[in-house]
Amino acid sequence: MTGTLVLLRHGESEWNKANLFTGWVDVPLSDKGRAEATRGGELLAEHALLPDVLHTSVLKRAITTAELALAAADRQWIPVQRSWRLNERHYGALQGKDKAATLAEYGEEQFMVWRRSYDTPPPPIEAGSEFSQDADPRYAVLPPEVRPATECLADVVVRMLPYWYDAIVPDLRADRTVLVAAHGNSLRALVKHLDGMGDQEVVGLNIPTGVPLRYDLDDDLTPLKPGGEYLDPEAAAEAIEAVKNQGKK
Ligand SMILES: O=C(O)[C@@H](CO)OP(=O)(O)O
Repeated sequence: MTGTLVLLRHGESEWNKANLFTGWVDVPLSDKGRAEATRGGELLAEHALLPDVLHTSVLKRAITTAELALAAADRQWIPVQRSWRLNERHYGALQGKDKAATLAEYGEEQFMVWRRSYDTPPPPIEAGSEFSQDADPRYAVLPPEVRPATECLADVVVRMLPYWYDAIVPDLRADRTVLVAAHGNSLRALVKHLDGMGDQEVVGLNIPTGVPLRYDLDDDLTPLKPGGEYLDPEAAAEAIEAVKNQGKK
């Protein structure tokens, strides 16, 4: 067996609360999201699942979630690496748009294709527009052909996997407990890969905010228990329903 992997989606963000498509827009956690992150850290401590190393995206909702969770578990001192490859899926022209208004305008079928289909990206974001990241210094080192203007989940799998194999797997092979603090759709991409889910199967997968998901992996990186284990299954089930129903209220 290799080390233990703990996946943590950030707590509720201000834009989750406001029901807006977020993607690469760097929004902060809501008060509820901060509480969820702290609770996530308490769960880690209660289960004696203490991370040795942290990997996050470069977005503050994941960074702050990890900080609050690690503070609650008294593990703020562990080493950290961050990568844009763990970012949320780029939501293209939908970034900043209201989910309920988008659902009303385009209908449920199109809305769900954009939210959950494996290989249909939303329309690309216009360069220089209000919610594009063109001028964001954190991406300045990336060559233009790597910087997305929109992404489907298949694109996220392709850009996330090099980081998984090059940065996260070596920590697992060194028998560390590895915390990955990231996003609904980047974690869907990782879970799809870990569990060998099909392109259709992943459509129904939703990741709850703030509830740690534990995976113990075999030597060939296959989960010992498919789907892993949420440290608080009840809270996870409730939060999964909330994610599913976004846009409908
Ligand atoms: O808006 C987003 O970036 C994501 C995650 O919050 O939303 P969805 O669950 O609709 O993919």
